[in-house]
Order: sequence, then C-alpha cells, then structure tokens
Amino acid sequence: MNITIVGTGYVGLGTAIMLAYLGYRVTGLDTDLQKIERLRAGDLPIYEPGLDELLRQAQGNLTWTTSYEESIPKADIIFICVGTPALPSGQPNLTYLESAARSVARNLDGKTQIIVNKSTVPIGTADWMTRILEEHAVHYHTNRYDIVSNPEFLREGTALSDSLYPDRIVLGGRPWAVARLHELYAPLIEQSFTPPPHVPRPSGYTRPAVVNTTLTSAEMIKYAANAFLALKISYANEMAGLCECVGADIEEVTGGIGLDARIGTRFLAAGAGWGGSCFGKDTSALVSTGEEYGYDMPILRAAIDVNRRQRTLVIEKLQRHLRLLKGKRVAVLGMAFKPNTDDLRDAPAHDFIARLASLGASVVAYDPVAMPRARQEWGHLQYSEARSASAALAGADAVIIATEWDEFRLLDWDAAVLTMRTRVVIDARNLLRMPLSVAATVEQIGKDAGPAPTMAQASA
Ligand SMILES: NC(=O)c1ccc[n+]([C@@H]2O[C@H](COP(=O)([O-])OP(=O)(O)OC[C@H]3O[C@@H](n4cnc5c(N)ncnc54)[C@H](O)[C@@H]3O)[C@@H](O)[C@H]2O)c1
Ligand SMILES: O=c1ccn([C@@H]2O[C@H](COP(=O)(O)OP(=O)(O)O[C@H]3O[C@H](CO)[C@@H](O)[C@H](O)[C@H]3O)[C@@H](O)[C@H]2O)c(=O)[nH]1
Repeated sequence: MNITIVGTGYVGLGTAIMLAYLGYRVTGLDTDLQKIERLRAGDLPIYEPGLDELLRQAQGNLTWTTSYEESIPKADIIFICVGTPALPSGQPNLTYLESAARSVARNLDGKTQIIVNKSTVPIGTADWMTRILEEHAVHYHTNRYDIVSNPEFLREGTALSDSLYPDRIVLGGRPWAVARLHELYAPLIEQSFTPPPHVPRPSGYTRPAVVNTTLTSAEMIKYAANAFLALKISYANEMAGLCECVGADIEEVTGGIGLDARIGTRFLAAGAGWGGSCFGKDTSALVSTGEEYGYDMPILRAAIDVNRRQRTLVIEKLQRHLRLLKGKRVAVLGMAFKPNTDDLRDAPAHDFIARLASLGASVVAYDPVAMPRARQEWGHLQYSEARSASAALAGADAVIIATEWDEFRLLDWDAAVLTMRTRVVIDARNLLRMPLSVAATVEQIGKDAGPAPTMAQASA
C-alpha cells in the first residue's frame, strides 16, 4: 500500500514515520519547502523523544515532497494531518484543510483511493470535504473515493508510544473504506510488528480496541475526549484552590480519589493548567459548535475559565511574596507547554513572561529544548535567555517553575536557591519534593501556602 501524509507537523510526522516503520511506503507532503528540505536531509524539524531514531530505522520507506501532483495519484490512502488552529472567535481555522482537500481532489486519479482525516476537525467536516471532492476532483466517483475519520490521540512527548500502542483506533465511515483502514492498521491491531528497541511495548499492553462509528461520531469522539481530559485537569485545579483554603494537600486528595477505578489517577495533576495546541482550541471549538446550535455548554465554559484563572494565580502568588514586581529579576524555568517537546503553542510560560514584563520585572528564561524555537516565535516577548536552570536562578528575586522537565527535578535546589537574591520559588507544576534543606519560600499549587520549614525545623 502507498500512503501519502499531507501535513508533516507533529501528527503528520509521527504518523508517517510510524507507518514507514511498519513497512509501508510513505510519502510525506508539506507546502513548507524548508521543512521538506530538512526532512530530506534527515533532520527533524520538531523535537520528539525517539523520533530521530525511528526515522533512521524507517528511512528507506520514506519520501518527502511538496508536490501534490507527484504524490497523490499513486497513493492508495491519503492522510490529512494539516493544522486546524483556533480563530479569535474560538472556531477552528479550516483554511489549511480546505486548501489541502482541494489539492488532493484535483490530483485523485480514478483508482480506489481513501482520504483519511487525522486532523481534529469540526463535526460535519467530512460531509463538507466530500462536497469539495465532488467539486474539484477530475475523476470523482462516489464508489471509488471515500473519506474516513480517524482521529489522532497521540500526546506530544510520548507520540511514538501512543502511536504504536494506542488504547483505541477510531474509524468513522462507510464499511468498505473502514475495511481498508483495518487492513492498513492490521500490524497495530494484531501487534504483530517487532517493537523498536527504544519504544518497547508497555508492560501489560495487549492490543488496541477498534471502534467503528459513523463519520460524525468519530469527529465527536475526538472533541469529547479532549474536553473531558481538559475538564478533569480543571476539576483538579479547582479542588487545589479549595485545598489551599482549608489546608489540605491536593496530591493527597487526588491520590485518594484516583484509587477509585471509576475516577483514575491520570490527568489530575494540579498546577499552571493545560496548554498546548489541542485542549484550548478544542474546548473552544466545542463551545462554538454548541453555540451554533443554540446549545449552552456551562461545564466546558467553566473548565476554560478555571484554566485561565490558574495562570493568573501563579503571578498573584508571586506578587504576594515580592509585592512590587517592578525592577525585580524573575527566572522562568520551562517554556514548552509540557516536558519532552519544543512546542510553545499556548504555553503557560508565554503568559507568565508577558505578564511579568508588563509589570516591570526583568525576566530570565531557560528551557532544555525550546529556546531556539522561542527565539523564532516569541520575538514579541521581553526576556533574556539563561544557559542553564542554575544560571537562571543566580541573582534572581524569584523563580517560577512553568514546565516539569526532569532536568528541573534533578537540579540541586538547595544549592541553586542559595544563589538567589531572595529565595522565592513558585512551583507551578508541583515538581519539588519538600522540604528544601535551606530556608526558602516555596509556593506550590493546592498545598498549604507559606514559608516551607527547613529540614532542621521539620525534624525538630
Ligand atoms: N499536536 C498534537 O499533539 C495533536 C494530536 C492529535 C491531533 N492533533 C490534530 O492534528 C492536526 C495537526 O496538528 P499538528 O500539531 O501536527 O499541526 P502542525 O501545525 O504542527 O502541522 C501542520 C502542518 O501542515 C502543513 N500544511 C498546512 N497547510 C498545508 C497544505 N495545504 N498542504 C500540505 N501541508 C500543509 C504545515 O506546513 C505544517 O507542517 C490538528 O488538527 C490538531 O488538532 C494534534
Ligand atoms: O494532569 C495533568 C495532565 C496534563 N496537564 C497539562 O495539560 C496539557 C496537555 O497535556 P497532554 O494531554 O499530555 O499533551 P497534548 O500533547 O496536548 O495531548 C492532548 O491533546 C492531543 C491533541 O488533540 C491529544 O491527541 C491527546 O490525547 C491529549 O492528551 C499540558 O499543558 C500539561 O501540562 C496538566 O496540567 N495536568
């Protein structure tokens, strides 16, 4: 089977390299020539742990192109993985999708071809794309071409494991087209491939569930899943606020409730809230879809509000300790929206830096991998770069931990805070294991506020 992947961003690259590893001939197509040239040179344009190694292993099955004319006619299956970012209105911007669908349509060649939507798209998009195919395909025939909705559930940072060992594969569409996708995914469904040594099969993992649905239900499943995960995090953050009021510890609370199998322990980590390219845009998109039907979604709106409040809360905690931020030096550790990625989209650190700078603080930021990308994308922000986490802390009046990179867990915090001018640590990801052995003010999220006891005080 020949596969073409349209859009080689986080999802397209993960999908292309994974399918090539499974043995398919895959062409990755992107309109961004620079990206394609880097890929041709074997250089990944994104940071994703283990992806470079898998790329090397799958290289022989991969071709990169900017040409629809060259790749679409020979493809049996065409995956659409272009971005669907949010418009200021909250609705998804479908211009990339529309342009990709038109270009695909114009180059369909009359043999049986399946167009698979992996992008997260508003409910009803498959019908809209069918009309684009009808309008623009030279050889359109409904029995030959079909659209399947196959939403992607991978997380950045763990994309390889999520792709090779998914919980479920959702396939929405007509039976004949869905059957072709079953065939394509057989190695994943049967788990008959040899796992790459650096991405071993998780212990206890057997195989994914395959969920066959209508097109509309598949589109809805993607949004409903993301919205549920987002509101789970907001629920934990709302409880964290109450924990601070009553003197409880959110991690003890979520640990306690999570042991109920109906609740589960995952996605209950309180902190700076969710960021990234998906939760924000997908929750807004779902609320917008509701509005189009006159259907209010108060739970989701509240989850979005709580998430917004978490970012403000972090700066408020800092103000409580430093009072005036004007002229203060504040270190921000972590710029990526989560660890193990260089993705900066909707990263809480962005809002922290912007707010701190607007309050007159001088910001020094450090991230283990995202700084080069920030140089390109955050030129509008005022901050200076540090060479390391400890360099960022040296001489600072306060530090905000914005991303829970392991590197920050492994930092010698006792030594690092001693180099600060005033030792105020706002741990917005509850990363530190307390107490520190030197006197410092450490604020976490959903924990009793106030100066942390030193080791000596704690053991007294
Ligand atoms: N990032 C994730 O973790 C994730 C996970 C699951 C689903 N999704 C969804 O998958 C989709 C893609 O997300 P992403 O993060 O990979 O996006 P991205 O912005 O990283 O990549 C999109 C790519 O599409 C290319 N592109 C744009 N228009 C094109 C066109 N007409 N023809 C060919 N290429 C074109 C861009 O140049 C870019 O390389 C979105 O709908 C997103 O919601 C993302
Ligand atoms: O308990 C938690 C878990 C996550 N987060 C934050 O939530 C955001 C999203 O994290 P995560 O879901 O791990 O990363 P994404 O790569 O954005 O993945 C989400 O969005 C993708 C795009 O739709 C989906 O495919 C994935 O299934 C879904 O988890 C990040 O800012 C995390 O810091 C928390 O604050 N607390």
